[in-house]
Amino acid sequence: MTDPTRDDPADLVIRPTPESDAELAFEGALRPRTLAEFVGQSKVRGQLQLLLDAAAMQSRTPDHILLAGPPGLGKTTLAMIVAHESNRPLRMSSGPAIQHAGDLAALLSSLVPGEVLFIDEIHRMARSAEEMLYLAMEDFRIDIMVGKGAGATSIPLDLAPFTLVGATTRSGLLPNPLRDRFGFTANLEFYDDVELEEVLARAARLLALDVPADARLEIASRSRGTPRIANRLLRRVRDYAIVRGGGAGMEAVHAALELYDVDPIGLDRLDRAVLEMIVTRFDGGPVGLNTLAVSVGEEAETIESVVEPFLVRIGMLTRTPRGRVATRRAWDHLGVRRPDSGSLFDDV
Ligand SMILES: Nc1ncnc2c1ncn2[C@@H]1O[C@H](COP(=O)(O)OP(=O)(O)OP(=O)(O)O)[C@@H](O)[C@H]1O
Ligand SMILES: [Mg+2]
Repeated sequence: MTDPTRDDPADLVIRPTPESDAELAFEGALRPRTLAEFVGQSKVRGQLQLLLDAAAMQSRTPDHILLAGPPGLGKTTLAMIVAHESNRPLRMSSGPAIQHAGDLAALLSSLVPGEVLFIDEIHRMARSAEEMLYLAMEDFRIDIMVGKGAGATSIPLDLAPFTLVGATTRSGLLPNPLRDRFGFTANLEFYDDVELEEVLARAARLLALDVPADARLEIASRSRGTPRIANRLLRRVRDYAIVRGGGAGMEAVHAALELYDVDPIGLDRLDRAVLEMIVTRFDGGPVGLNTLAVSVGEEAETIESVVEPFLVRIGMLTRTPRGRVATRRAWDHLGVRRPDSGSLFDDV
């Protein structure tokens, strides 16, 4: 049996990101392995625990699980924990790697009984594969089409029972029939500062780095509610402490975060670019997503799934049917005066 906790199985498809191998290895090293080690999301943890316990008591494979939420909140980590906690092997794939029904058929037919199949970015799977997945999830069976035209026949193929864990940053893009076939959907929320401080305390301990509580809290409050960002900022603070000496205290935190353009409330360069564009070029909005994306030189999908959820959550941006609007808080944060004569935006 394969080790369910392995971090880089051969078929793990990692989406291209600007992160280096070292960053990915660092991320892997800090991943909690058990539900008890997983910080925050107490509701989701309780729900998952019950689902796994019930399956274990009945000696059956756990129901399919959908993990939804912005990047870096712990979806991949939870998928690994599900396999680890239920002592099952884990197979990792991703939507972009499944571009034909045949890709999925090959994957499904090679699963061993009880295996956990993780499909990251499941909203990016090919439509033909999605349809095959419906039957596979429901009946552990697929129909394989052989031949073309009038002579085409479908051959049913029984599969080993498995648990599908899907992850998505865009649950709205999943077709309803697919969404409905998951026994449980976990919507991951942004973390509060106290939870992120705990994530950082754990990471600092694993890195044997002495970071005082006030410095941890400062990093936490500038991490956009996201454990991945908290860990990454900690790494920059550690770099700073190593190079400059003087420890990883408040001073190192301030200096390192300033160097990397993390502003006092944790907004990064792209967050600020989006807000500045709406405020200065579009008079506060409303502006359509695509226009906004082109103006800041980013993909619309990145703006929508990476930038906006946090700006909405902290009340700096609203999404209206006519487009995105910067709120009063955003103007204030950027230090730009709003035109006050009969302003259209007074009530946002
Ligand atoms: N609840 C948590 N407690 C402790 N660490 C966490 C938690 N959630 C995430 N992390 C840390 O944050 C990092 C990113 O988490 P993960 O890769 O699971 O995010 P993700 O939701 O899969 O992101 P993406 O959508 O980009 O794939 C992990 O390396 C892990 O160390
Ligand atoms: Mg992930």
